[in-house]
Amino acid sequence: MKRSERLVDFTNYLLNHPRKLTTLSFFSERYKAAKSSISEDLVIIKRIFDETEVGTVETFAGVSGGVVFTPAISDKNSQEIASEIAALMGESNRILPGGYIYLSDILGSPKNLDKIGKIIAHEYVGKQIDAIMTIATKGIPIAQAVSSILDVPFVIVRRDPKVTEGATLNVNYMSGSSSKVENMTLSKRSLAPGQRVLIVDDFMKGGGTLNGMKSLVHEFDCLLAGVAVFAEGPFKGERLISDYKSILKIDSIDVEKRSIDVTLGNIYTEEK
Ligand SMILES: O=P(O)(O)OC[C@H]1C[C@H](OP(=O)(O)OP(=O)(O)O)[C@H](O)[C@@H]1O
Repeated sequence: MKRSERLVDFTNYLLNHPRKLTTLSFFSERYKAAKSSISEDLVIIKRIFDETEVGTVETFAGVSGGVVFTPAISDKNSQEIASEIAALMGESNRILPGGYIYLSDILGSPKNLDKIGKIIAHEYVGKQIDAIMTIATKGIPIAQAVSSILDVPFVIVRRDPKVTEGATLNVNYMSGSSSKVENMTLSKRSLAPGQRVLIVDDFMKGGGTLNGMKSLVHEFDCLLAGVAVFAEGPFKGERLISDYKSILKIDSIDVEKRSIDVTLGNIYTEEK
C-alpha cells in the first residue's frame, strides 16, 4: 500500500475509533509497513489534525503503548457553533407556556447533536469520565452524542420505574420549577461504585432535576465528573444547583412580545 493510500485508511481508522488505544504493531501488520513508517505517518496525521482542529493524536511508548485519537474542537470553534445555535433559538415561534421553549428540532438534528456533543466533551478533555448520566427524555440524544465522542456508555434516569430496568435505586428531589417533591429512578445495573459520572441534560430551570441526578451519583457511590446542560432557562427563584456548565443561556422570554433573549452560556462567559 502506498503511503498516500495508507494515510487515507489510517486517518479513517483513527476517526472511527475515538479514545481507543491501538498499538503500532496493529498498524504495522494492517499496512504491512515498518513501525518507523507508521510513526512517520502519525507525525503527518497529528500535524494536520492539529492544524485543522479535528482533534489530538497522542502516542504512548512502551509495551502497552500505542496511539490514541481524541476528537476535539477549539475554544473558537466551540463558541462559533454555540453562537449559530443561539441564533436558531432566538426564533419567537419557539415560546411554550411555563417558560420553556421548543428545542426538539434543534436537538433532533444529528449535525447539531454532534456539535453539542463535541462542545460538552471539549470541556472535559483530559478528565477521567466513565459514564454519562441523563434523564429521560429530551436529555437522551445529548447524552448519546457526548458518550459516542468520549466513547463511554450513557445511563438513562427515569421519572417512572419500569419493569424492564430490573432492581432500581430511587431518590426524591425538589423540582425547582414545580417546587414539589418528585422521584427519579435508575437501574442498579447502570453504574458501579467509584465510576466518574458526567451528568448532562437538555434544559435547566430551577436545577432540581440536575440536583436529583447529583444525589443519584452519590447514592451509587460514584464520583461526579461534572454537570453540563445545553441551555439554562430564566429562573427567578433560588437555583438548586450552582456548579454546572451551560452552552446557552435564555435570559428572558417575553410571551407578549414573543421574543426570546438567548446568550452564550457560562462555558463562554466564566473564567476557565
Ligand atoms: O431544572 P428543572 O426545574 O428541574 O427543570 C429541568 C427539567 C425539566 C425538563 O424535562 P421535562 O420536559 O419535564 O421532561 P422530558 O425531558 O421527558 O421532556 C428538562 O428536560 C429538564 O429535565
